Amino acid sequence: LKSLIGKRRENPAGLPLPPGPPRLPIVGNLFGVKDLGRQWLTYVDWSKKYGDLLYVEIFGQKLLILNSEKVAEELLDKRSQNYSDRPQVPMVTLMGWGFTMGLLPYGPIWRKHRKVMHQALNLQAVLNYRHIQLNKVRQLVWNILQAPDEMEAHLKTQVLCRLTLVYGYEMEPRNDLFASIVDRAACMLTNSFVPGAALVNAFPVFQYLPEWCPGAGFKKYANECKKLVRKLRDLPYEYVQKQMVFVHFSLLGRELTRIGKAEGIAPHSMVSEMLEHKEEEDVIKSVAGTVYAAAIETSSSALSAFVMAMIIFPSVQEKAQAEIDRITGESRLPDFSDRESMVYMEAIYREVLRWSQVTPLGVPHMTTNSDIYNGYFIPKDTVVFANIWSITHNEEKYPDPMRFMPERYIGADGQLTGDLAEHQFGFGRRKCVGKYLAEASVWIAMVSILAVFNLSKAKNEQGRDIDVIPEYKSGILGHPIPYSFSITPRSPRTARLAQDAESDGNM
Ligand code: HEM
Repeated sequence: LKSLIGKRRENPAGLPLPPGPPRLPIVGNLFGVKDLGRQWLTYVDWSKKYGDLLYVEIFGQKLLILNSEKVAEELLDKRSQNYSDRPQVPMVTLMGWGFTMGLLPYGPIWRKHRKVMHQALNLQAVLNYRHIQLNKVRQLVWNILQAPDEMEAHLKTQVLCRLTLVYGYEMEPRNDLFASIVDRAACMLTNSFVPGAALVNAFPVFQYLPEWCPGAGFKKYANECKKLVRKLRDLPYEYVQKQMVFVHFSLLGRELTRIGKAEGIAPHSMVSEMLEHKEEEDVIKSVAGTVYAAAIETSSSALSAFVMAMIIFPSVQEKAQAEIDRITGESRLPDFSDRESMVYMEAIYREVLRWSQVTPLGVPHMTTNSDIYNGYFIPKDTVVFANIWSITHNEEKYPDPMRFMPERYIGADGQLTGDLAEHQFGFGRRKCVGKYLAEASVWIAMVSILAVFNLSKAKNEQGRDIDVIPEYKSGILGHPIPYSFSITPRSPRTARLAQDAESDGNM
């Protein structure tokens, strides 16, 4: 009776919940979802019957799925004050990743972290990192030239190079300690749906089970990850501190530190900048650690999807290379100053964002208070997913959506259209704060690869092309499933450009 009165108070007009498929007791719609690793596809099917605003329940958790750009913008953008919380996932906290800004509840701590991160990664601030990004991409091109078969690893290393940007730390080319810690901890987060994790997420009380208890294997996994995360937060931070102390002692004072930077004594990094601004230690460690949690798999997933698109759609690759050659005069590698002149490359970048599946369901938001939308009642604490896959594969806006077609973004006048394909970065106040950094590093990597190499299908023993089917690993982050392909220099001239890039990369 008490719960009925409570419900009535929250929803005095007795409005209906948004439409959705019928639910079973306790499990709700769990068994209706055909493939939990690719839930977005089921939601697209259901939305054809029930509409863009879809209500689902799983183990009593209320879920709202926003299947169109219009509803996502109306709720997550326009009503963002009520749609910016995050559901707390017990397994993630158990693994030590709870500090990550992207998962923090909406409140003063998130606000503080977001502000610090915005200062470091806004449109203007990211310009400071361009020389590092260019330097790293030159190393990438050289690495590919030396060991083309290790392309996936090179793309990952390229992203791990953020260690330089965040901490001013130069990785060892192989078996780097920090890089391996970061990589393992981030992988464990992405793969955190180990058996038992779903149980503890649905019933948080299970987190108190001892590690030895049958069925509590998830705790062992979580504790192992927690140790890595502690190292990930502490070790690189201590490294920067030592460098800063050295500079402060040897050059006495802040002004001189700046001179030190100019002389290359203290590498400029996000963390050194935050230390100079006297941010609190915990904030610095959390913000720096967040860059990894949020950045590693996302950017490398977009780059892997780009490689796959170039192989499946070779005419796009040829057109892009013709544009690059026209702008660079075939005598140098492209750089950031070329971006505005390369309309087709820009269209490719946008199409990569649309066509890839970096985060098909985004990162879940949660309502702070109940709400009414189009006559439907949306309860407090409802978890809200923007179905980014559905939005970026909307046939009305993007005809033949599975086709990789950069021309979608070029108008009849030959200029870029106003569609920036930004929905892959999410919505509202929780929209991706690393967007500017991500877009610069993805763009420069794509254009540099195409300037030097041809990407094509691998051949089988009979010399025939091995077809590539765009398939992604299932999960919250969509990474292409590994497949064979070939990457070779376009000509001796471009191979020379890549060779020369090594000396640029070691600048
Ligand atoms: C292609 C690359 C990337 C894609 C597609 C991407 C996508 C996203 C998406 C969909 C969200 C959730 C937005 C929402 O809640 O509506 C997000 C959040 C976030 N992203 Fe990215 N991201 C990328 C790269 C990066 C990079 C490089 C960084 C850091 C340098 C970063 C940092 C973050 C952070 C910190 C959040 C959490 C924001 C918050 O909760 O307030 N992302 N990203």
